[in-house]
Amino acid sequence: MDTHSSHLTAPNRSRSSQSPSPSHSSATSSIHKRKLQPDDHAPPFPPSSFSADTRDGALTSNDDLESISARGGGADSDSDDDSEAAAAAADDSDDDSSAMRTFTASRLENAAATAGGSGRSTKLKTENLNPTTVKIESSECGKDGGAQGSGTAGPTATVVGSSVPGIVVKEDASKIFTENIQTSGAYSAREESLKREEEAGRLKFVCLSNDGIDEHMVWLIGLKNIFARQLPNMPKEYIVRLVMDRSHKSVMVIRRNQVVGGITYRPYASQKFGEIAFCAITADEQVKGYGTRLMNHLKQHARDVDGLTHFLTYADNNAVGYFIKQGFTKEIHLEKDRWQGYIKDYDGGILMECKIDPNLPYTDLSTMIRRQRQAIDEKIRELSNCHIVYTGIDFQKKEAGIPKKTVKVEDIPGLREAGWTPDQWGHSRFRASASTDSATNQKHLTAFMRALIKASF
Ligand SMILES: CC(=O)SCCNC(=O)CCNC(=O)[C@H](O)C(C)(C)COP(=O)(O)OP(=O)(O)OC[C@H]1O[C@@H](n2cnc3c(N)ncnc32)[C@H](O)[C@@H]1OP(=O)(O)O
Repeated sequence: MDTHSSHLTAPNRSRSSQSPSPSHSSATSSIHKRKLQPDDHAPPFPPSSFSADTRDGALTSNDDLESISARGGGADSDSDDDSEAAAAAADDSDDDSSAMRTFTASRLENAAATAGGSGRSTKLKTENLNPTTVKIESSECGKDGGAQGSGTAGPTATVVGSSVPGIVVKEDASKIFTENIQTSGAYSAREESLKREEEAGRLKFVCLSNDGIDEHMVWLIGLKNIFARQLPNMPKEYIVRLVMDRSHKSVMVIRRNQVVGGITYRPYASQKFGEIAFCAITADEQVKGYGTRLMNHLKQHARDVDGLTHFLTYADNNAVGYFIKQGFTKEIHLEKDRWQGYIKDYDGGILMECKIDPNLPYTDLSTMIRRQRQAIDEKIRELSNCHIVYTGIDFQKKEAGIPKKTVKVEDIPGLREAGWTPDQWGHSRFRASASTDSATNQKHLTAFMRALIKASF
């Protein structure tokens, strides 16, 4: 169980600087936000080492991050957050005794039965004293991180999907997202537009972890800041630790060299599942399809590179709708022994699962959908001529409302071609009633419509 000990601890600190989601305002309501679960259990390591671990880890991370931010030229408008996080971590030392590191019950039991509290404490402390160089993290990455290259070398960044690097000066977002909505449906339209942006090099999706490369570190800090704003009930120290933890990976959306959002997850290669720790898109770019495309890139990468078959996450109550649209379910089908004791519990969240399809072209779903539409359309054309559009009927009326000329039903263009014949049951019945007075006519019409409704059920 030692391999899972890099879930790091942070004090449960609420934060007031919260950016509301433009169209899902409730998504940022703190009432429904998931929080690190208060630990009712005894901590798995002594409070003293726990305190040192929390403070040192946060400070180390933030010290590193600040210097990186400075070198990186302030790619992130939220760079204040880093120093704030570091200061907060120091200020929060009083809270350390109440800091929460939550494990599932079975995880606690397993830990006690195998490694014992002190073993975990030592390991956690070691990891956090120097999270960027501890070997055990790398070897763990080799074990659980799947195809990460060698265990000791830092994980390398992967450009996910097909994208060409490049910088765009100006773009018309509304055009991108709406131009082909008529022909392909909203989902496909957004996916296709974003795919085109990727192909043009204006947008890219990368998957990387803490590898010490300046540009990657700047992006990770940008992502950390987005998480801190969008997940206000998550302690910032906890966010920075997981984002910077080398057993976690982050798939990010990068536009004009700026992070738009991302997903941080931990692949458990031996268990073939991944745990999504954080997922967020920056406030003014939400509900434009980035979240969906991000998830599609994540699934493709997790399947093809990490060898995963499932994802699990504790979704915020308010984000459940988003996760459902990404194929997550509240029913957990994954066998418990594959995940129990591995993932972290959160308050106010719902455990959700997503099975990764072994064959779906996740980053090119829109092409697949377009081809399927095309195939169905061709089949319909084979079986019917409903695609033929006839010229309209001349219904010019005189002043009294009487048509200039009576149009016989059988003369309506296309009706016979569609298979209609005058002796058809519905037509004959209605014609029979049409010759009587208006009250009877109405009665017959009502009866006819009732019969129609009945027949359609
Ligand atoms: C494990 C966790 O981290 S849980 C916390 C999740 N993160 C948050 O709640 C932070 C705030 N929210 C966000 O950052 C973003 O809104 C995300 C990540 C939830 C979604 O990203 P977006 O780019 O907005 O998603 P995208 O535009 O692809 O929308 C996909 C669909 O989900 C819907 N959707 C997006 N957010 C939500 C939500 N919070 N609740 C319900 N539905 C949502 C969209 O309306 C869209 O529906 P449609 O396809 O029928 O039009």
